[in-house]
Parts: sequence; structure tokens; C-alpha cells
Amino acid sequence: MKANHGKTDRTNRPSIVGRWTSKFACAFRGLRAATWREDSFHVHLPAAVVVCGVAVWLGISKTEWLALVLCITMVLTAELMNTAIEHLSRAITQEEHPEIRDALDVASGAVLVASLGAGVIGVIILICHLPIL
Ligand SMILES: Nc1ncnc2c1ncn2[C@@H]1O[C@H](COP(=O)(O)OP(=O)(O)OP(=O)(O)O)[C@@H](O)[C@H]1O
Repeated sequence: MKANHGKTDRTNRPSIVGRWTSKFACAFRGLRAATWREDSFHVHLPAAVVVCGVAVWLGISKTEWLALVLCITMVLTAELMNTAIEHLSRAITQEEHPEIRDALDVASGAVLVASLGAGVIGVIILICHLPIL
């Protein structure tokens, strides 16, 4: 069932506040659904927390924080899009379909590319601050 995005029954005119509240509620519901149900988030979220903890411990610079936060955001966003495509594909059909296979594999490839890029940047940033160097 479609959300009414803050439309009031009396006037049937959407209130801006109601509409935006509804948009945020939908977005947070999506985040909750993805992070609770998807295994990948059970790996990516703790990994992000550990990386941030190590970054705090090593005292990385403001610019390095910008790169790190961008990398984490990039991976989580790719994972959310991948999850959305998985949901859509399940809704379209439970049957084997070559186009759905390609769509799912391309979406997984996007997560892989984002994760590899983030991994390389993360290692470059953190390794420079290791006390042994
Ligand atoms: N309907 C389908 N038709 C064809 N191939 C499919 C279909 N559903 C899944 N696949 C194939 O199976 C792979 C795994 O799909 P699935 O949706 O089970 O992902 P998953 O293992 O749950 O991934 P994740 O861990 O990212 O949630 C897909 O990448 C795709 O190659």
C-alpha cells in the first residue's frame, strides 16, 4: 500500500511538513529493513565502526577523515542499492531469469568495486599513521 505522504483527509492537500516527515520515515524504515535483514550489513557496519575506532586511535587528519567518511558512505550506499535491486528482483519473479541474474550480478559488482576502492584508500590512510612506521 502506498504511503499518503502527509496528505490530510479533510483538505486532501499535502502539507509540506507532513510530506517530508513521511519521506524521512520511509527512508529510515528502508535503512532499518536493510541493516537488520541483510547479512552484508552485519559485516560492513561493524567493519566501518572498527575502521573509525582505529582512525580515532591513530589520530588521522581532517582531510583523511573526509576521505574515510566518503569511502564508508560509498560502500554503504552501494550496498543499499544492491539490497533494493534484490528486493525488486524478488518482487518481479521467483523464476530464474537471465536479465535478473545480470542485474543482481552487476549490483553485486558495484558493491565489490566500492569496497575494493574503499579498502585501498583506508589502508593507505591508516598505514601511514601506524606507530611502527
Ligand atoms: N531470479 C533469478 N534469476 C537468475 N539468477 C538469479 C536469480 N536470483 C538470484 N540469482 C543469482 O543468484 C545470485 C545470488 O542472488 P541472491 O539474491 O540470493 O543474493 P544473496 O546471495 O542473497 O546476496 P547478498 O548476500 O548480497 O544478499 C545472484 O547474484 C544471481 O547471479
